[in-house]
Amino acid sequence: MVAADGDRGAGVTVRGYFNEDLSPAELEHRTRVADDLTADVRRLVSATVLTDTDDDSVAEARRHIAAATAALQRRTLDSDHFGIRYNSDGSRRHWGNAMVGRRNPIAPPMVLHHDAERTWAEFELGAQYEGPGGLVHGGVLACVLDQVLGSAAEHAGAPGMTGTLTIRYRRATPLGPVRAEGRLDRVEGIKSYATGSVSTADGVTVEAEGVFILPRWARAADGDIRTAGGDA
Ligand SMILES: CCCCC/C=C\C/C=C\C/C=C\C/C=C\CCCC(=O)SCCNC(=O)CCNC(=O)[C@H](O)C(C)(C)COP(=O)(O)OP(=O)(O)OC[C@H]1O[C@@H](n2cnc3c(N)ncnc32)[C@H](O)[C@@H]1OP(=O)(O)O
Repeated sequence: MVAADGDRGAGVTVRGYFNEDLSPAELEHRTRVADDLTADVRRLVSATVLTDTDDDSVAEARRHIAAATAALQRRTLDSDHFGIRYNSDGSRRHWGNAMVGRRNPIAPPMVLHHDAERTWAEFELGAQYEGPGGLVHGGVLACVLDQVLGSAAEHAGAPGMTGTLTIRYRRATPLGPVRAEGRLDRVEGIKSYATGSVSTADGVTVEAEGVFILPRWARAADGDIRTAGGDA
């Protein structure tokens, strides 16, 4: 369905799409390995922000980190990005994505759920997402909303690149558990309009609206894009 990196068919060239057929057993295995590894690295990132240990312990940790990095680099992907990897049945892996990537420790991660109306995720934004003291960084919240609105549009069958994202920060968002939610409001040709919010137990803290535009390279392959399968 989707060719190797660079070839989108119809003379369209785009980076980042790889056809990589995995058997169900291989996919399950790689999923478990990825989830365990990224969970460990997320704990490491959090510990790095919050440690108050002595210099010798930091030096010891750095030696271990250097060894771990070398072990992971024994073999690496052929490309400088994970990209979006497709099975021929249309299932996809966005494992490098900054917000949802299961191979990306930068991602909180957001685990997205969908129903007929909306897309949502409930997750934790901890110490590594701090902006003002004790509060979530506004750019991180924009990133969260970009993802949940974009995914809502995509899941509703009208995907696009973010053209314009408008954010209104109504109240500060304390570090900790949050819920992000988005919905597709309407579609006008190649433009999808989505709205959404971030909330905590105390209510909505941020609202957003976004315009997502099916880019030129994708318009040629419209049929493919609108029938793409689910995420793994
Ligand atoms: C199987 C493959 C699937 C591929 C699907 C394609 C895309 C899907 C991508 C992701 C979806 C997946 C999951 C969603 C998850 C996460 C969300 C995160 C998404 C991102 O993180 S994404 C990165 C940040 N994003 C960019 O990196 C965009 C850079 N930019 C461009 O790629 C172009 O700039 C583009 C495509 C925006 C427009 O380019 P273009 O050539 O298609 O535009 P063109 O001139 O033809 O205008 C056509 C009509 O859009 C209006 N228009 C143009 N630009 C506008 C704008 N900025 N705002 C509002 N309206 C705009 C015009 O006014 C005209 O409107 P009208 O027809 O009414 O006159």
